[in-house]
Amino acid sequence: MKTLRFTKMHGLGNNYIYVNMFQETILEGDLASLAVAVSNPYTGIGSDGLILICPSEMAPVKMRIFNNDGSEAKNCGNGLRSVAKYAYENSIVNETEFKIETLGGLVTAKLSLDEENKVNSVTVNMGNPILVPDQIPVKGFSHKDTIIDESVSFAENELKMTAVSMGNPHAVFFVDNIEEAPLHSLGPIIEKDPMFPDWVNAEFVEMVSDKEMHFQVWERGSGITQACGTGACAAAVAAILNKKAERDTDITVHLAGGDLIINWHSSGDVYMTGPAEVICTGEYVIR
Ligand SMILES: N[C@@H](CCC[C@H](N)C(=O)O)C(=O)O
Repeated sequence: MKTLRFTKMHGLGNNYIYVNMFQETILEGDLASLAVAVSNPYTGIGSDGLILICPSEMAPVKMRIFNNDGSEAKNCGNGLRSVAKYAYENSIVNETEFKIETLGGLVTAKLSLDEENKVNSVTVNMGNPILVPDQIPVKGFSHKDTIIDESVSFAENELKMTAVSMGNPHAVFFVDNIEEAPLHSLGPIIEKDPMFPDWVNAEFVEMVSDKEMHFQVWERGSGITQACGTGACAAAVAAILNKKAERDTDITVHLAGGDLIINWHSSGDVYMTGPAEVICTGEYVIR
């Protein structure tokens, strides 16, 4: 019987099965089906996907993220905070500030420790948002530099969209009342609209003030989740682009699973601060 040691962790309820690839081996061709299998709440462990904590040639550690449909994404904000906590608490790194490689590039994580030397919060410099339509990517806007408050239609619903990539693509829609956001009805339709060649993460945002917002997400490849770190970064960037918030200012994003603090510095970098938690560890039986 072949088994795989895992740690289940979450960042504000956005939960993944983490596998330490410094110790475990999984064939590349098995990764997508393994992500689907471990994520299944009935026959697997139950999660939003699978995250691999891997050796890197450019940094002390590399993150690979697979959604629960088996698709691989280039970035995951909640995953980065969890990988940072895991790497420190399992002595993969000994520093409290270090780089993490992602398919979207290098990011820097800075840890806050409690009195027992456990990581209670992580700030990640997520780098510059990508705003160029062809690079997000979004079709039909090649003639523009950015997509800010543009009229779009999904299933005959007219919406105003701001599009941002944080290494992965996000479509942000501001609403007057988050309780009435069409997350269930339009989330899956927006995700796979032909306008988005790589599909998209869809976020609905209600501004509370210029420093606070409510947020709901339909994640590409995973559906509704409790939180999305890259989505919270994209939402804060979108709020600033729409002049609803300001740079160099902490913005509190209220997600279903709790709060993240996002700050888009005038240097261009977006900073995300929030917690990460271990749920359990175990051995998964591979069939
Ligand atoms: N939950 C994540 C994002 C995970 C990847 C995303 N679903 C995608 O396919 O781009 C986060 O915290 O950022």
